Amino acid sequence: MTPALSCHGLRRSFGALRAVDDVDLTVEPGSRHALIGPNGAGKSTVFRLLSGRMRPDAGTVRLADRDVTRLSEVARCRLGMSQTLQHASLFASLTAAETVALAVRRHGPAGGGARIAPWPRRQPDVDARIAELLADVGLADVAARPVPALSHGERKQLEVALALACAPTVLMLDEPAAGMSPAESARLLALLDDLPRDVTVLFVEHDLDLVFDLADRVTVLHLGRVLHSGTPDEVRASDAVREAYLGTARREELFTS
Ligand SMILES: Nc1ncnc2c1ncn2[C@@H]1O[C@H](COP(=O)(O)OP(=O)(O)OP(=O)(O)O)[C@@H](O)[C@H]1O
Repeated sequence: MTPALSCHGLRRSFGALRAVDDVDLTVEPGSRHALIGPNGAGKSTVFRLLSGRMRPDAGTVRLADRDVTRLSEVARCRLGMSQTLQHASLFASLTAAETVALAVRRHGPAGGGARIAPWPRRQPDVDARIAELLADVGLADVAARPVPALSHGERKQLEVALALACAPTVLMLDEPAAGMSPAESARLLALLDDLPRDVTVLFVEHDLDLVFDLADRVTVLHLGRVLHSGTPDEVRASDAVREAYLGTARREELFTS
């Protein structure tokens, strides 16, 4: 089966530092694929290279069967790749619904940027799509609330709604649970778990409990290279992974679930 997203021989250096060193990654369609690794392992850099935010020094990125290595983030988004960022900026002057409205009008009610809806005329399909996205991410009840009045977790949910507005085939999330309370993190997990399987999810995450609850594939990066890629059980059982994270500490100190 053609992977939903893949890269081959990906490299990126910062001065003398090889932050990403010959990384191959295969993300199967419909999978919930986690990218993990100790601090400085190269996760965010791989994420940026895959999303088009940063150019690789070498290697290729493919979205389904298309080579997108030289395409911009916007072009990749039009082809079905969407992302939320660690530190997204939302408009403080808008409500949750108005924020989603901007994205829906940008991408069209069907997503993918095929139809740019005129602004500011109201369209029933646009309104329906806004309501659907807010409901999908669990924000229907706070649709009219200004962004600054949303909790940290609700803002993260709003970012997922924005990412879903372009009807992605691949949704990429950079540390979606960062700074969340356990309750917010559980809500996010349920939201991501409930996404239709025609949306493939690739996420970078430090919260290993969330990783092992959600992911069906896990790739571990260490010092810019792939240390291990496999099922959550394989990764849990790997001595190399444990040592990369904790030196010689015991496995049960790392994986609680
Ligand atoms: N723009 C940059 N300029 C210089 N060095 C960078 C840059 N971005 C990342 N690095 C370095 O590249 C290495 C990998 O960084 P990266 O942020 O990709 O790791 P990470 O696994 O996401 O780390 P963390 O879990 O701490 O966020 C680190 O040593 C980092 O300091």
